[in-house]
Amino acid sequence: MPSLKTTYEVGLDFLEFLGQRISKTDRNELRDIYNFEFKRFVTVTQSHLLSVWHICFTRFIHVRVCFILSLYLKSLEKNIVCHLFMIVCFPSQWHISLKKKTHCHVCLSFRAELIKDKGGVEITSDPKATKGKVTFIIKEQGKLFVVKFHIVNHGESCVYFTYYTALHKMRCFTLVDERRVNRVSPLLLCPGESYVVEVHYKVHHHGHFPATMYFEFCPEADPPGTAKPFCIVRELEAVVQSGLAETLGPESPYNPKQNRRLRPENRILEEGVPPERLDLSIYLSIYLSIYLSVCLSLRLYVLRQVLDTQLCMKNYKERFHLLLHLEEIQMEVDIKKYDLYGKTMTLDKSNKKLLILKVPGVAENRPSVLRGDKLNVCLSEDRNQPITVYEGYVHSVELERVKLGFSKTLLQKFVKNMKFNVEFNINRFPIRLQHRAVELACQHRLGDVLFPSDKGTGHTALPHLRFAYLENNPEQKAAVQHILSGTSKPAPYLIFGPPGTGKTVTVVEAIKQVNKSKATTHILACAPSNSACDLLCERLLGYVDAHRLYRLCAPSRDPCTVPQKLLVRHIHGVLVSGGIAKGHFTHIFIDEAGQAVEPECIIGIAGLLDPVKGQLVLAGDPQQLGPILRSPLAQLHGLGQSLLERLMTQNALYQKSQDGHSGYETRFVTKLLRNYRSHPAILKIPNELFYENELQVFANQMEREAFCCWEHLPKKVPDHWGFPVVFHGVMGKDDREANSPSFFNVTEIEVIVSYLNKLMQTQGKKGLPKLSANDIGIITPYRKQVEKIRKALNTVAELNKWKDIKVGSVEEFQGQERKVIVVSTVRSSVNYVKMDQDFNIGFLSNEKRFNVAMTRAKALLVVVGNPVILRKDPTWQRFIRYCELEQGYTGFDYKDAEGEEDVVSRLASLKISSDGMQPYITLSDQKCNYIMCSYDSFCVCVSRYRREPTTAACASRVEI
Ligand SMILES: Nc1ncnc2c1ncn2[C@@H]1O[C@H](COP(=O)(O)OP(=O)(O)OP(=O)(O)O)[C@@H](O)[C@H]1O
Repeated sequence: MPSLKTTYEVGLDFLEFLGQRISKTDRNELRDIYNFEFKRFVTVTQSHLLSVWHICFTRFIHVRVCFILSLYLKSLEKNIVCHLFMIVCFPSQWHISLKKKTHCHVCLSFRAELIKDKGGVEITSDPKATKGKVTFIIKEQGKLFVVKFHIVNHGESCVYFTYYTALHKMRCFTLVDERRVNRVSPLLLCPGESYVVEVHYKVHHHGHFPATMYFEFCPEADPPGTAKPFCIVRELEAVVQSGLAETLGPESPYNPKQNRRLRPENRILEEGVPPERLDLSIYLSIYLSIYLSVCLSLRLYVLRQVLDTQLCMKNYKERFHLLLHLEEIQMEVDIKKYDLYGKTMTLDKSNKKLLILKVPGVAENRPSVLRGDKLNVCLSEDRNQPITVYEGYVHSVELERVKLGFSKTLLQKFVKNMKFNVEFNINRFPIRLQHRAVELACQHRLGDVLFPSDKGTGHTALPHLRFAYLENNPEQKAAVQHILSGTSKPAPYLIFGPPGTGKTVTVVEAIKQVNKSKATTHILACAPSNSACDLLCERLLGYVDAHRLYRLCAPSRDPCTVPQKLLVRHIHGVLVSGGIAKGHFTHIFIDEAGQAVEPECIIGIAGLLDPVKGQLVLAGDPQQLGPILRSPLAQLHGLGQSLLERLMTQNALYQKSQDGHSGYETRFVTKLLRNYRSHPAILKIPNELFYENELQVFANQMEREAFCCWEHLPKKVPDHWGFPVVFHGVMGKDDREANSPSFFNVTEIEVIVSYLNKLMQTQGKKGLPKLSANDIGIITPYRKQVEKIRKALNTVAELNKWKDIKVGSVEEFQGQERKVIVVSTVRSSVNYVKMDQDFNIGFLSNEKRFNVAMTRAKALLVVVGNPVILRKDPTWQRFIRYCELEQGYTGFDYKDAEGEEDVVSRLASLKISSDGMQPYITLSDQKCNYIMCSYDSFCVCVSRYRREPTTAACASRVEI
């Protein structure tokens, strides 16, 4: 195998050799150039050829280009280069499946060796073990359960039973044997003799309590001490669970996807049938990533310069085009991992023109599929050349299935059990909107808005305003006054601050005051997700003339997901493409601006905002959820930074004054620090970790202390000094089912249900407020857990009144608040933590997600999770420690259990290799995408929708 460097150099030589032919994409043509022209000029070994072949022909041209680019950018960190190399040098799927296979093979053969009976010794158990594992269910907490191990010497010579131990040291079981066997006093088992070892389980919590039993033997030897000891291992798992857990358990064993194949290239496409009211007939350039090839054919160092130099208006367009292309390339590579093979479809009974395809993971955007997207299918049996590929338009997405509109030809051909191969594609529309936005930003000279400086024009007297609501907060009032008098113009006005400090309230008040100020004002209000935009719109409804307020949604959004109140105000349409003149909107507000990448953010600005007269207001908190990106290269070069964060960190106008006294320049920016939402105990850790303890508690005392005397708090104090934060330790299991990559944890659901039952029984009594479904929120990072919690709410009769409690991902809760928040962290196995990091899902190693989840509760926060796993993360460790110190910790005591790593070290100390007892994980995907909306009038709420990793309920897009 040639070195990376050599492979890369030969690849580069070949690209250089291509010269003007660099943009060619035809595989056969490239192969001929390679074989008949290039090879004559260059001396390369066979293995070089193989690698270069992979680089040059097995991927699309732009991926190849990306690879070369990444290597060219020598300043890049090594691991990113390697990462890209993996993707490009081999078809990624081969590489991954290869790695997976070897890894699994090693694990399995290692485990098989450990559990095998050997040396004439046989170990059986009661209950019986299946493939070396004894699993048993205990229905009653606290009841003694005994597992017996029978050790029999079936051999022809004597064997010493020298030692046994449990590798998981949990205090919920004890080991019992009559003779107290150990290495100092071993037991001689002659042929035919047997011995019993017992494991006594007494568990006081629901959950999964595993143990690994290690039995050590040594053949009798002459002379003594010359024989080699050997071991036999048995795994145990006690499952303590109720009937509910059985109902919610895996419907079928987890069966990940099949190996992937290359997509057929020689094809004819048969167009599908799009859903109604989808086409907004807008003109939008293609913005193909062939742009990269063109740039490359010019000179690579030009691209390097674009990425390396400081962002300014001069390089704005080139920089963001390039970063967007890099992101798109990664998205394309990622989505192919979801291709399906040999799948059947069914005819939709309610609409015979549609076919239904099951897509596991679609609810979690793995793969991301929205109404109006297209995917391709071909008959698995089709061996023709060219192959016929049928385009299927997505008419709707329902949990784990999509309804597709195909051509009549396929419908006529379709019979039950027909097998199809399915290809997923990215929808380029959101990316194209972003390309257009960066172009419009330059065309309309938004330099003074995007790179503002103090023009000194805003020293006007502030207007006297009447506030109904913000009277008590001078910072909020000043922000509204500055926005109204346009002191920052043409620079954007920034409102930032920690959670619950009233950013959205300030935006709403400013909109209301601007609206009152002049009849000629037109306001556009945007947010990066449908849920944030809905919230803004709902809050505005109370203050402005509802007939002049529109909520613009993408035709792709399922109307069922639009809140009832907004349905009548909900329309489709276009803004820039609809010819809305620049300057029509006098004020543009973007709430939760920290969540969007800069090109997304400016979709609502470029071409609409007058850079001289218009007022832009950005509100958000860079410490809460930011943009989600797939490409490490784009991330490295700053695409992950929102406009809000860039201005706050790189522009002097928005930074604290150097003298340290006067704080921020209020003509341009307001920092809000008074929290009106939560009990101080809830805020404590986020305040310390993310806000330098600056956050001040201003929430209404009665409301914030409403649960301080709740009888089910672990810390029982009969007055308002109670501690309304609970960490409930659970030894659950992060399960998966069928072929869905998403996780769930039924033990955590049992605990959640028990808390809901307790709340139901106690609400409205002993000074506790009455609760409705709207007062409670359940946050969990995985879609499958959302689904299972909903199922539990519908199953448990006592909770019938609360079956509509909002259950969703952190992304769905950003900007929201509830009296009571319950968080289910799900993760219970250390083996998946890396996957969470790689795919930006889950709670661990994601401080922003932690911050948002922990700051939604007003009066009671209950966190249910596995303390052993969570404590591996410093942020969670701090939170759990805090709960312990304040006596808010309950449930399983993590000190009773050793983590999985301890088993590894114990195995190591017993001189047994412990390498990988768990199978390798499946790969998944999540990514961002853009959105936008429609039209005019006086006040318009526009939402952009990012395809969030764990969001399905608000899965929709709004078109421009
Ligand atoms: N001046 C105020 N007086 C009383 N209550 C207020 C005031 N400002 C905001 N609130 C209340 O504080 C809570 C949080 O407000 P809001 O949602 O606007 O905060 P936010 O900063 O946008 O939060 P997040 O960062 O979580 O999106 C709301 O219940 C709101 O009614």
